[in-house]
Amino acid sequence: MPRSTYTERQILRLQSLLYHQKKTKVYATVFAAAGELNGNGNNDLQGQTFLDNLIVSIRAGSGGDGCAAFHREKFVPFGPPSGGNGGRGGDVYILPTPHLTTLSSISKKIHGNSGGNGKGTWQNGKNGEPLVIRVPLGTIVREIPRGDSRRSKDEWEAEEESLEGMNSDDRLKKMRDNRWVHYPQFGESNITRDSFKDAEKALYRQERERRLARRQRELEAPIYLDFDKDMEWSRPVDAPLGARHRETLGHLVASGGTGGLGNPHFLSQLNRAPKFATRGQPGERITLALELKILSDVGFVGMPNAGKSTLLRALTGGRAKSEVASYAFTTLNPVVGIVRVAADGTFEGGVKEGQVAGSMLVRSRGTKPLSGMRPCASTLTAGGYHFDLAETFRFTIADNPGLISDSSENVGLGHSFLRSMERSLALAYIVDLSSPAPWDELLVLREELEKYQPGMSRKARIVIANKADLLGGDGDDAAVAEAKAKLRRLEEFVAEKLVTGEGRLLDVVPVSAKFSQNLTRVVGLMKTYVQEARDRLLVQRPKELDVLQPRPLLDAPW
Ligand SMILES: Nc1nc2c(ncn2[C@@H]2O[C@H](COP(=O)(O)OP(=O)(O)OP(=O)(O)O)[C@@H](O)[C@H]2O)c(=O)[nH]1
Ligand SMILES: [Mg+2]
Repeated sequence: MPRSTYTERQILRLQSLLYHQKKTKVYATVFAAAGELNGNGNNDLQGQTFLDNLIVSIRAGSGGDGCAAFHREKFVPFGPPSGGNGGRGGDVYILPTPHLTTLSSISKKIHGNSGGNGKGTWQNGKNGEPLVIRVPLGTIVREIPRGDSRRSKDEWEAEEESLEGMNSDDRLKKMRDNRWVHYPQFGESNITRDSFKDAEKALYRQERERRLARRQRELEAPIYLDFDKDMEWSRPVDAPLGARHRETLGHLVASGGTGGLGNPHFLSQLNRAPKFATRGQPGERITLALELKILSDVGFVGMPNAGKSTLLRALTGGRAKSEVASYAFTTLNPVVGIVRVAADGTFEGGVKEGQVAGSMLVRSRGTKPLSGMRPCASTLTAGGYHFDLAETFRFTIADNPGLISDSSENVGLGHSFLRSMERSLALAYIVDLSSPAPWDELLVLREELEKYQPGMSRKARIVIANKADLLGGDGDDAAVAEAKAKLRRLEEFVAEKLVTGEGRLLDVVPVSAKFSQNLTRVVGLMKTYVQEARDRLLVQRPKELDVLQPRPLLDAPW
């Protein structure tokens, strides 16, 4: 559909929708869709839209500072050192959750909770609470390696940056300030004492070891998590009776800094009254790339209004809540639904012949479905059993927003959802058979897929000719013949112009999503595509299916 064909009403609807979202940037997208801007629709909808790529800088909580204090009591003039240790900084975890579908709720900078400072009378600081970053299931988490410009500085590099341009005395002073707490007015004298110098040396040595260990860890086991499944968790078997049931925090990605040591720690034969304590260590800083792969088995590819969402609803028995309306761009983000298939080929939500209001409507309006269409049989509660017992196979379908000419160049709703299509095992074209030239739609769709990623259109296996109920007029022979001729023309066009990756012809199936006509056939075909694609995946990349296996960084696993 060329851009100029959007009606004023459709554009108004988009504009009012976006006005309510108060996202000015989005207007660029709207006007691009309306043909008023060219090409550069900005699709950063700031939390409103589907976000599938994000770089997050994470800083775990810093440890609390140790305290330099002495016990004071009546008649005890020189009490022992009594400064408490600082609390540990809060760790940062990452946890997959099925309740999220986009990365847009995750902030780009995440700071863990700091530990509390130690206090006098041996009071240790409180540990920082752990922080859990929730990401949608299907997220891949990768650590950005050193040398990559997107990576933010680690704790040592950040310190070095803050010291830039200082002379060596100032540097030393600042570094000491970052590491030590002195008893009031003893700062100057402390640094001249041997016990302090020894402690300082030991501290730097530990720091070097930590830094080395970190580098080694980054090289040998960079963080790579592939959240395909919800995390399983169970209570330890030895948990005491009545212990609280704690949910899993997920995967530790950045450890909080250790708390500083109070001055009692530095008590020795030579120094009976240590007047210094250490500060808490900064929390680990890492940069992660989050990538959301909507890994659906079948991805819908179609122009706006072709009936993709209606079809998804029909195939999932209405469980997939994809919005349906008669204007373009109803679906703004990909929606994934599950199709459950029984051994006899029926699927959950399929409707029994004569039961659905739609098929009666078809008749009452006098329009007849094309010959070759069969109503689906319902197995939802057929014979008194629930579908759970009947299900033998299931697959997922992603209903994507409408693709228009130049979507691959970020026009319209852009190409963020083209990534979802890219990650589907098989693609299904949905065209509106009642439109004057459905074959033209197919060409645009194929071209957009190819422009986005050459070779991608070869994943398409089926052309679903929707809205077939609108053809055939009042059931008179001439109208039915005309409808059949149109379908034949579409089939010929597909046979001539489109092939799958294996050089096979695409299936062409007329359906009516609205009235659930001929959907069992569609489900049967999709099941075969999915089985084939899954088998291929198992043969080619058995490791790809491993969950949570740390693997070396790859540029793109797809
Ligand atoms: N008569 C008839 N109308 C249909 C059929 N399928 C969908 N429609 C209608 O077509 C319109 C668009 O349907 P949607 O499912 O929202 O279309 P879509 O492809 O998801 O559209 P976008 O989300 O905007 O890309 C709605 O008014 C549906 O009721 C069908 O099989 N027959
Ligand atoms: Mg839709």
